[in-house]
Amino acid sequence: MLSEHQIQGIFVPIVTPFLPSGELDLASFERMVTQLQTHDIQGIVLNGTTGESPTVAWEEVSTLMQSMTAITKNRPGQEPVRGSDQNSMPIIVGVGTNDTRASARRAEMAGSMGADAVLVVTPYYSRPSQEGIVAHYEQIAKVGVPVLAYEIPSRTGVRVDVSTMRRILDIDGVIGLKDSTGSTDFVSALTASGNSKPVLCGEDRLFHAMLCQGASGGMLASAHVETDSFLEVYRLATEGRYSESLNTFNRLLPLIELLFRESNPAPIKWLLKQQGLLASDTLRLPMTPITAGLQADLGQLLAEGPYVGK
Ligand SMILES: O=C(O)C1=N[C@H](C(=O)O)C[C@H](O)C1
Repeated sequence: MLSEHQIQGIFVPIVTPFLPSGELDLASFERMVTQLQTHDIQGIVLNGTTGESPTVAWEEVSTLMQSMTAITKNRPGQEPVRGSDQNSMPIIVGVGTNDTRASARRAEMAGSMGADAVLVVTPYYSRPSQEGIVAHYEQIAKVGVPVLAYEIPSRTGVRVDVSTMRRILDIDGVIGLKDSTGSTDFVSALTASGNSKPVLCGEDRLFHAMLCQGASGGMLASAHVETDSFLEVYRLATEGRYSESLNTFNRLLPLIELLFRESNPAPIKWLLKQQGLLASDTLRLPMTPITAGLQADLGQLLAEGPYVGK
Protein backbone atom coordinates (compact mmCIF):
# COMPACT_ATOMS: atom_id res chain seq x y z
CA MET A 1 0.00 0.00 0.00
CA LEU A 2 1.20 3.52 -0.71
CA SER A 3 1.87 5.96 2.10
CA GLU A 4 1.77 9.73 1.83
CA HIS A 5 5.60 9.80 1.69
CA GLN A 6 5.42 7.94 -1.61
CA ILE A 7 3.18 10.54 -3.23
CA GLN A 8 6.05 12.20 -5.03
CA GLY A 9 7.76 11.95 -8.41
CA ILE A 10 6.01 11.10 -11.67
CA PHE A 11 2.93 8.89 -11.98
CA VAL A 12 1.72 8.02 -15.47
CA PRO A 13 -2.06 7.62 -15.96
CA ILE A 14 -1.92 4.87 -18.54
CA VAL A 15 -4.14 4.87 -21.64
CA THR A 16 -6.52 1.96 -22.16
CA PRO A 17 -5.74 0.55 -25.61
CA PHE A 18 -8.65 -0.67 -27.74
CA LEU A 19 -8.71 -2.69 -30.94
CA PRO A 20 -10.55 -1.12 -33.90
CA SER A 21 -13.51 -3.33 -32.86
CA GLY A 22 -13.61 -1.49 -29.51
CA GLU A 23 -12.44 -4.50 -27.48
CA LEU A 24 -9.51 -4.23 -25.05
CA ASP A 25 -6.12 -4.58 -26.71
CA LEU A 26 -4.14 -6.41 -24.04
CA ALA A 27 -1.03 -6.86 -26.18
CA SER A 28 -0.62 -3.08 -26.57
CA PHE A 29 -1.42 -2.58 -22.90
CA GLU A 30 1.31 -5.00 -21.86
CA ARG A 31 3.76 -3.31 -24.23
CA MET A 32 2.94 0.07 -22.66
CA VAL A 33 3.34 -1.19 -19.08
CA THR A 34 6.62 -2.94 -19.91
CA GLN A 35 7.93 0.23 -21.54
CA LEU A 36 6.83 2.53 -18.71
CA GLN A 37 8.42 0.46 -16.00
CA THR A 38 11.85 0.85 -17.56
CA HIS A 39 11.71 4.51 -16.41
CA ASP A 40 12.24 5.72 -12.86
CA ILE A 41 8.59 6.65 -12.43
CA GLN A 42 6.86 6.39 -9.07
CA GLY A 43 3.78 4.54 -10.26
CA ILE A 44 1.14 3.86 -12.89
CA VAL A 45 -2.50 4.91 -12.65
CA LEU A 46 -5.04 2.52 -14.11
CA ASN A 47 -8.55 3.64 -15.08
CA GLY A 48 -7.92 7.37 -14.73
CA THR A 49 -9.29 10.07 -17.02
CA THR A 50 -6.58 9.22 -19.53
CA GLY A 51 -7.58 5.56 -19.20
CA GLU A 52 -11.11 6.52 -20.38
CA SER A 53 -12.67 5.39 -17.10
CA PRO A 54 -16.20 6.50 -18.10
CA THR A 55 -16.33 3.83 -20.83
CA VAL A 56 -14.27 1.03 -19.28
CA ALA A 57 -16.34 -1.63 -17.49
CA TRP A 58 -15.22 -2.74 -14.04
CA GLU A 59 -14.64 -6.33 -15.30
CA GLU A 60 -12.25 -4.85 -17.85
CA VAL A 61 -10.40 -2.94 -15.10
CA SER A 62 -9.98 -6.26 -13.34
CA THR A 63 -8.56 -7.87 -16.51
CA LEU A 64 -6.14 -4.97 -16.99
CA MET A 65 -5.10 -5.12 -13.34
CA GLN A 66 -4.27 -8.82 -13.59
CA SER A 67 -2.16 -8.24 -16.65
CA MET A 68 -0.42 -5.24 -15.09
CA THR A 69 0.41 -6.88 -11.75
CA ALA A 70 1.94 -9.86 -13.56
CA ILE A 71 4.37 -7.45 -15.26
CA THR A 72 5.04 -4.96 -12.48
CA LYS A 73 5.83 -7.36 -9.68
CA ASN A 74 9.20 -7.83 -11.36
CA ARG A 75 10.79 -4.49 -12.04
CA PRO A 76 14.34 -5.45 -12.96
CA GLY A 77 17.23 -3.14 -12.34
CA GLN A 78 15.25 -0.31 -10.77
CA GLU A 79 15.91 1.50 -7.53
CA PRO A 80 13.30 1.01 -4.79
CA VAL A 81 10.33 3.35 -5.12
CA ARG A 82 11.03 6.78 -3.54
CA GLY A 83 9.96 6.93 0.10
CA SER A 84 9.91 3.13 0.60
CA ASP A 85 11.92 -0.05 0.12
CA GLN A 86 9.30 -1.39 -2.31
CA ASN A 87 10.73 -2.52 -5.63
CA SER A 88 7.57 -3.40 -7.57
CA MET A 89 5.85 -0.57 -9.46
CA PRO A 90 3.01 0.93 -7.38
CA ILE A 91 -0.41 0.85 -9.03
CA ILE A 92 -3.17 3.36 -8.31
CA VAL A 93 -6.64 2.44 -9.57
CA GLY A 94 -9.32 5.01 -10.44
CA VAL A 95 -12.49 4.06 -8.56
CA GLY A 96 -14.31 7.39 -8.26
CA THR A 97 -17.88 7.69 -9.43
CA ASN A 98 -20.71 10.03 -8.41
CA ASP A 99 -22.21 7.27 -6.25
CA THR A 100 -20.50 6.96 -2.85
CA ARG A 101 -21.53 3.35 -2.20
CA ALA A 102 -20.43 2.20 -5.64
CA SER A 103 -17.10 4.00 -5.28
CA ALA A 104 -16.48 2.42 -1.86
CA ARG A 105 -17.29 -1.00 -3.29
CA ARG A 106 -14.87 -0.42 -6.14
CA ALA A 107 -12.18 0.71 -3.68
CA GLU A 108 -12.63 -2.56 -1.81
CA MET A 109 -12.38 -4.61 -5.02
CA ALA A 110 -9.34 -2.62 -6.19
CA GLY A 111 -7.65 -3.35 -2.85
CA SER A 112 -8.30 -7.07 -3.21
CA MET A 113 -6.91 -6.97 -6.76
CA GLY A 114 -3.63 -5.57 -5.37
CA ALA A 115 -4.04 -1.80 -5.85
CA ASP A 116 -1.56 0.23 -3.77
CA ALA A 117 -3.99 3.17 -3.58
CA VAL A 118 -7.17 4.38 -5.25
CA LEU A 119 -7.83 7.63 -7.10
CA VAL A 120 -11.16 9.19 -6.15
CA VAL A 121 -12.49 12.07 -8.21
CA THR A 122 -14.77 14.73 -6.72
CA PRO A 123 -18.31 13.36 -7.25
CA TYR A 124 -19.47 14.89 -10.52
CA TYR A 125 -22.85 15.72 -12.08
CA SER A 126 -25.04 15.65 -8.95
CA ARG A 127 -23.60 18.94 -7.63
CA PRO A 128 -23.29 17.78 -4.00
CA SER A 129 -22.70 20.23 -1.12
CA GLN A 130 -19.23 20.66 0.38
CA GLU A 131 -20.45 18.56 3.35
CA GLY A 132 -21.58 15.83 0.96
CA ILE A 133 -18.20 15.79 -0.73
CA VAL A 134 -16.38 15.40 2.61
CA ALA A 135 -18.75 12.57 3.61
CA HIS A 136 -18.09 10.89 0.22
CA TYR A 137 -14.35 10.78 0.93
CA GLU A 138 -14.90 9.67 4.55
CA GLN A 139 -16.95 6.66 3.44
CA ILE A 140 -14.46 5.59 0.79
CA ALA A 141 -11.43 6.06 3.08
CA LYS A 142 -13.11 3.77 5.65
CA VAL A 143 -12.57 0.84 3.25
CA GLY A 144 -8.89 0.90 4.23
CA VAL A 145 -7.23 1.31 0.83
CA PRO A 146 -5.21 4.57 0.70
CA VAL A 147 -7.14 7.30 -1.12
CA LEU A 148 -5.75 9.98 -3.40
CA ALA A 149 -8.33 12.74 -3.86
CA TYR A 150 -8.72 14.15 -7.38
CA GLU A 151 -10.04 17.66 -7.94
CA ILE A 152 -10.81 18.54 -11.56
CA PRO A 153 -13.66 21.09 -11.68
CA SER A 154 -13.51 21.53 -15.47
CA ARG A 155 -14.69 17.94 -15.83
CA THR A 156 -16.80 17.41 -12.68
CA GLY A 157 -18.89 20.60 -12.68
CA VAL A 158 -18.30 21.15 -8.95
CA ARG A 159 -15.56 22.99 -7.13
CA VAL A 160 -14.10 21.99 -3.76
CA ASP A 161 -13.20 24.98 -1.53
CA VAL A 162 -9.71 25.16 -0.05
CA SER A 163 -11.17 24.77 3.46
CA THR A 164 -13.13 21.69 2.35
CA MET A 165 -10.04 20.19 0.75
CA ARG A 166 -8.12 20.70 4.00
CA ARG A 167 -10.83 18.68 5.76
CA ILE A 168 -10.63 15.95 3.11
CA LEU A 169 -6.84 15.79 3.44
CA ASP A 170 -7.23 15.48 7.22
CA ILE A 171 -9.26 12.26 6.85
CA ASP A 172 -7.35 9.15 7.98
CA GLY A 173 -6.52 7.11 4.94
CA VAL A 174 -6.48 10.05 2.49
CA ILE A 175 -2.82 10.26 1.46
CA GLY A 176 -2.79 13.23 -0.90
CA LEU A 177 -4.40 15.16 -3.72
CA LYS A 178 -4.14 15.28 -7.47
CA ASP A 179 -4.72 18.94 -8.38
CA SER A 180 -6.18 19.51 -11.84
CA THR A 181 -7.81 22.82 -10.91
CA GLY A 182 -6.17 24.70 -13.78
CA SER A 183 -4.21 27.22 -11.71
CA THR A 184 -1.53 27.23 -9.03
CA ASP A 185 -3.79 28.95 -6.46
CA PHE A 186 -5.12 25.75 -4.89
CA VAL A 187 -1.74 24.10 -4.35
CA SER A 188 -0.24 27.36 -3.03
CA ALA A 189 -3.09 27.79 -0.54
CA LEU A 190 -2.87 24.18 0.61
CA THR A 191 0.89 23.97 0.97
CA ALA A 192 1.41 27.49 2.41
CA SER A 193 1.17 26.25 6.00
CA GLY A 194 3.87 23.66 5.31
CA ASN A 195 1.93 20.77 6.85
CA SER A 196 -0.36 19.70 4.01
CA LYS A 197 -0.46 16.14 2.77
CA PRO A 198 1.25 15.90 -0.64
CA VAL A 199 -0.27 17.49 -3.73
CA LEU A 200 0.50 16.13 -7.20
CA CYS A 201 0.12 18.31 -10.28
CA GLY A 202 -2.58 16.97 -12.60
CA GLU A 203 -2.41 19.81 -15.11
CA ASP A 204 0.50 19.14 -17.43
CA ARG A 205 1.12 22.72 -18.63
CA LEU A 206 1.47 23.85 -14.99
CA PHE A 207 3.86 21.10 -13.90
CA HIS A 208 6.91 23.29 -13.34
CA ALA A 209 4.88 26.14 -11.81
CA MET A 210 3.18 23.76 -9.38
CA LEU A 211 6.52 22.22 -8.35
CA CYS A 212 7.65 25.77 -7.50
CA GLN A 213 4.49 26.19 -5.38
CA GLY A 214 5.05 23.06 -3.31
CA ALA A 215 3.64 20.19 -5.43
CA SER A 216 5.43 16.91 -4.70
CA GLY A 217 5.30 15.60 -8.28
CA GLY A 218 2.87 15.08 -11.11
CA MET A 219 0.31 12.68 -12.53
CA LEU A 220 0.72 13.58 -16.16
CA ALA A 221 -0.75 12.06 -19.31
CA SER A 222 2.00 13.62 -21.44
CA ALA A 223 4.65 11.71 -19.46
CA HIS A 224 3.72 8.63 -21.56
CA VAL A 225 6.22 10.16 -23.98
CA GLU A 226 9.43 11.95 -23.06
CA THR A 227 9.14 10.29 -19.65
CA ASP A 228 12.78 10.92 -18.78
CA SER A 229 12.47 14.63 -19.60
CA PHE A 230 9.52 14.94 -17.19
CA LEU A 231 11.60 13.09 -14.61
CA GLU A 232 14.43 15.57 -15.18
CA VAL A 233 12.10 18.55 -14.65
CA TYR A 234 11.09 16.96 -11.35
CA ARG A 235 14.62 16.01 -10.27
CA LEU A 236 16.08 19.45 -10.99
CA ALA A 237 13.26 21.15 -9.09
CA THR A 238 13.74 18.89 -6.06
CA GLU A 239 17.44 19.82 -6.10
CA GLY A 240 16.43 23.51 -6.03
CA ARG A 241 17.70 24.04 -9.59
CA TYR A 242 14.49 25.73 -10.65
CA SER A 243 15.77 27.63 -13.67
CA GLU A 244 17.38 24.51 -15.19
CA SER A 245 14.14 22.66 -14.46
CA LEU A 246 12.23 25.43 -16.24
CA ASN A 247 14.53 25.22 -19.28
CA THR A 248 13.82 21.51 -19.65
CA PHE A 249 10.12 22.08 -19.07
CA ASN A 250 9.95 24.86 -21.65
CA ARG A 251 11.25 22.43 -24.27
CA LEU A 252 8.34 20.11 -23.43
CA LEU A 253 5.67 22.82 -23.62
CA PRO A 254 4.99 22.66 -27.40
CA LEU A 255 4.35 18.92 -26.99
CA ILE A 256 2.08 19.47 -23.98
CA GLU A 257 0.15 22.20 -25.79
CA LEU A 258 -0.59 19.85 -28.71
CA LEU A 259 -1.50 16.93 -26.45
CA PHE A 260 -4.20 19.03 -24.78
CA ARG A 261 -5.44 21.04 -27.77
CA GLU A 262 -8.20 18.43 -28.17
CA SER A 263 -9.70 16.24 -25.44
CA ASN A 264 -7.24 13.98 -23.62
CA PRO A 265 -6.54 11.08 -24.30
CA ALA A 266 -7.24 11.28 -28.06
CA PRO A 267 -3.97 13.11 -28.94
CA ILE A 268 -1.72 10.93 -26.76
CA LYS A 269 -3.28 7.76 -28.20
CA TRP A 270 -2.59 9.01 -31.73
CA LEU A 271 1.02 9.77 -30.81
CA LEU A 272 1.58 6.40 -29.11
CA LYS A 273 0.24 4.69 -32.21
CA GLN A 274 2.71 6.62 -34.38
CA GLN A 275 5.48 5.45 -32.05
CA GLY A 276 4.41 1.83 -32.50
CA LEU A 277 3.41 1.35 -28.85
CA LEU A 278 -0.31 1.11 -29.56
CA ALA A 279 -1.69 -0.98 -32.40
CA SER A 280 -4.61 1.42 -32.79
CA ASP A 281 -5.64 4.86 -31.53
CA THR A 282 -9.26 3.72 -31.18
CA LEU A 283 -11.35 5.51 -28.53
CA ARG A 284 -14.77 4.53 -27.28
CA LEU A 285 -17.60 6.91 -28.11
CA PRO A 286 -18.39 9.61 -27.25
CA MET A 287 -14.63 10.26 -27.51
CA THR A 288 -13.52 10.72 -31.11
CA PRO A 289 -10.14 10.70 -32.86
CA ILE A 290 -8.13 13.88 -33.28
CA THR A 291 -8.67 16.16 -36.28
CA ALA A 292 -6.49 16.11 -39.40
CA GLY A 293 -5.12 19.53 -38.38
CA LEU A 294 -3.83 18.26 -35.05
CA GLN A 295 -2.45 15.12 -36.73
CA ALA A 296 -0.44 17.36 -39.05
CA ASP A 297 0.91 19.49 -36.17
CA LEU A 298 1.79 16.48 -34.02
CA GLY A 299 3.33 14.78 -37.05
CA GLN A 300 5.51 17.83 -37.64
CA LEU A 301 6.62 17.87 -34.01
CA LEU A 302 7.44 14.16 -34.25
CA ALA A 303 9.55 14.80 -37.33
CA GLU A 304 11.33 17.94 -36.12
CA GLY A 305 10.98 18.25 -32.37
CA PRO A 306 14.11 17.86 -30.30
CA TYR A 307 12.07 16.14 -27.62
CA VAL A 308 9.52 13.85 -29.20
CA GLY A 309 10.06 10.37 -30.52
CA LYS A 310 13.59 9.87 -29.26
O1 LIG B 1 -5.87 10.70 -16.32
C1 LIG B 1 -5.33 11.51 -15.60
O2 LIG B 1 -4.93 11.18 -14.49
C2 LIG B 1 -5.11 12.89 -16.07
N1 LIG B 1 -6.11 13.55 -16.49
C3 LIG B 1 -6.09 14.91 -16.79
C4 LIG B 1 -7.19 15.17 -17.78
O3 LIG B 1 -7.32 14.45 -18.75
O4 LIG B 1 -7.93 16.15 -17.64
C5 LIG B 1 -4.77 15.33 -17.33
C6 LIG B 1 -3.61 14.79 -16.60
O5 LIG B 1 -2.52 14.77 -17.45
C7 LIG B 1 -3.78 13.43 -16.05
